[in-house]
Amino acid sequence: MKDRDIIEAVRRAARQEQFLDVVSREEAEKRFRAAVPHKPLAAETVELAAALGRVLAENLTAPIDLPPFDRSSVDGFAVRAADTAGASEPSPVRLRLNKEVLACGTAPALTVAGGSATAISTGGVVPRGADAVVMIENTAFGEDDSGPYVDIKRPASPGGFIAFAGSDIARGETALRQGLEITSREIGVLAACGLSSVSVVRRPRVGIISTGDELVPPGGDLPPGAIYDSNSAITAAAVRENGGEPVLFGIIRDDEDALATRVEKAIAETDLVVLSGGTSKGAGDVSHRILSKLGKPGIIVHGVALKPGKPICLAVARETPVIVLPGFPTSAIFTFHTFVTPLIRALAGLQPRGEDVVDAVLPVRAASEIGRTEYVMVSLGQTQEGLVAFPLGRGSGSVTAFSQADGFFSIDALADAADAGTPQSVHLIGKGLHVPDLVLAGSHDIGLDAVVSILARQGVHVRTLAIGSMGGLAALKRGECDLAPVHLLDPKTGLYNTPFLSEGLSLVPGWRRRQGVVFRKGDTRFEGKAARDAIASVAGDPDIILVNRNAGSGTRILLDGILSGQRPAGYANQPKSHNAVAAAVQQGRADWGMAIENVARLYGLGFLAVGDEHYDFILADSRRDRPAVQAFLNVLGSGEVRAALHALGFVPGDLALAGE
Ligand SMILES: Nc1nc2c(c(=O)[nH]1)N[C@H]1C(S)=C(S)[C@@H](COP(=O)(O)OP(=O)(O)OC[C@H]3O[C@@H](n4cnc5c(N)ncnc54)[C@H](O)[C@@H]3O)O[C@H]1N2
Ligand code: MOO
Repeated sequence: MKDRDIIEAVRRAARQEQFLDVVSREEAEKRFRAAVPHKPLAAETVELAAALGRVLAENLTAPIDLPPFDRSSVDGFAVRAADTAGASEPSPVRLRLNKEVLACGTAPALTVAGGSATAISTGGVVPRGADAVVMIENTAFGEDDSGPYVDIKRPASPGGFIAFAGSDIARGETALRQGLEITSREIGVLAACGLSSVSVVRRPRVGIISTGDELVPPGGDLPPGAIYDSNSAITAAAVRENGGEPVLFGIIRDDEDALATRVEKAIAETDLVVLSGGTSKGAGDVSHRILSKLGKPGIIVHGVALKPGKPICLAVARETPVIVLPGFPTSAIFTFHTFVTPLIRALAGLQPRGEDVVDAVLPVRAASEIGRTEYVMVSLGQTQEGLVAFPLGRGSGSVTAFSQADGFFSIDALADAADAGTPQSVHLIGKGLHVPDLVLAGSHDIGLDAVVSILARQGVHVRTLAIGSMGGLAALKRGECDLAPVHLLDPKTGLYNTPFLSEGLSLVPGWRRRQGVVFRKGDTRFEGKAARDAIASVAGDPDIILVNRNAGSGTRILLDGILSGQRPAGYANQPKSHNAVAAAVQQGRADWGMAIENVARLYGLGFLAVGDEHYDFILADSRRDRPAVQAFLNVLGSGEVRAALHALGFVPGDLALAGE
């Protein structure tokens, strides 16, 4: 790029634009519903084999009786009930057998006259004259001079073992109601009624477009600064989940003309169009710009007082709704479910999605931005007093928040926080509430994934909450989890974890993780040196940039100890994980940092060992006897876990040794 172009790009990026006209969620829904009819699309006929998951367009009136005739429901003999009165094992009633056998599909020719019976199979047509069937087990067959007979050893009552015509569904009755989602059960009814095709609501075709110069489709290479397009995939799946048919129109660069052309094509080919990205204030945010040019009535709402989701844009181009979701994945899914799901379901003829709400206590304070209704994703846990809802604390940019959350609660637009200890109504996401058998809250580690996978195989449902060592310890003391995975270094004693134990808490040894200096391989300022020497030689150089760790983390305490008061360049950059440190060094945003060895290996970085960090578990003694806790302790001591930890470069602790 020429200097002139660069300056122009900077100018464009720095320009303030005011186009968001933020309204409440209720107002946005009202305007959108007024502009876009939320009603089922026209019907179409599909073959029975293609009807699964579709929605019935009309009530189904049974064209025939089911069963179509009076049918025997057992193998036995069709009789007149009155003939069998008083029959018993010691004195059976003898009936002469008619000369026919009513197998399934055989039309009866003979009448069952008084004193006679006809052999009949399950599913056979009950013959004229008969009013009951006697099970074969309650009879004895025989022959005498007059021919074959049957001795009836138990009296039959009228109607016994007969399914009368139309007793299942009567001709003319409504067998299935319009709007029903067709499952295997409904397919069974349709087939039993003899129908080979069915009238269903046409599936709304939903055009999906992702916008952004940085997007790469999954499967492609990821150049620096790029990210994979997750919104197209999430949106397509959510469209399907709600009865629509996704039509992917790919990724479009931040270019107004290219985007307008693609949106026009999508409008022509689909019932509604969902874009994501480029709806906010940035220079590259072009999605909303084209909407006003696509036809009337244009933009209905741009900006809703929601978090996540503020920059959502709802528009109608000629008759087609066009929705621009914010680019951030959590914002995109949230706004999709708020505004797009109800429309797709209505077009597909489905009922609005049912909402399950449970009460749970918020264990920690959750801050909120005044002016927007904030939705907080939570993970649920069980205490003796009831459910607790831990905020997941991931921003709108997170892709995992929505998949890991059990539900969400909302904080009013006028509040700046929801306080610790307050009850909240949690709206469940997904199907039902599954309270985990075991909750581990604290510091996360990939070794823990190995333990959890083995437990999962044993059918133990484990929830891990990455809330940091201190957060885990606090949650444990409040009775909100079973164990807290921690790596807390006490600066006074130089000991890990044990100094943090108190009454009612015990230490379960976990494993050791080698910590050290990470740097790009080949960097001679570090390569081949001892860690402490390397740190001493680079710490005062303003051109050699450190990526530090967050205060309170064990790694930070270790590094501060070595630095003894020095503040190298980059000291204020304090991400919260080993991975973030490794990524900053690998990508050249920093030159060195402290991380664990296996993370250094994962990122192809050089590593100078400093010491071993103890990653242990603090257990609430009151929970030790719970079966899931026992299962955890057993797995932790197993050879399989030891092998997995070794493979990851960790050294298992004492309990693991004792468990072998
Ligand atoms: N100065 C301001 N900046 C921002 C504001 C604001 O009010 N003032 N609003 C913020 C909010 S809130 C949101 S939400 C985001 C949404 O912005 P856009 O809709 O314009 O989205 P982009 O800028 O295009 O992207 C944001 C983010 O999401 C990533 N992204 C985009 N598309 C995808 C995709 N298909 N798959 C995965 N990830 C995607 C993109 O790379 C960005 O990281 O704006 C805030 N900014
Ligand atoms: O609306 Mo944005 O979604 O708050 O992050």
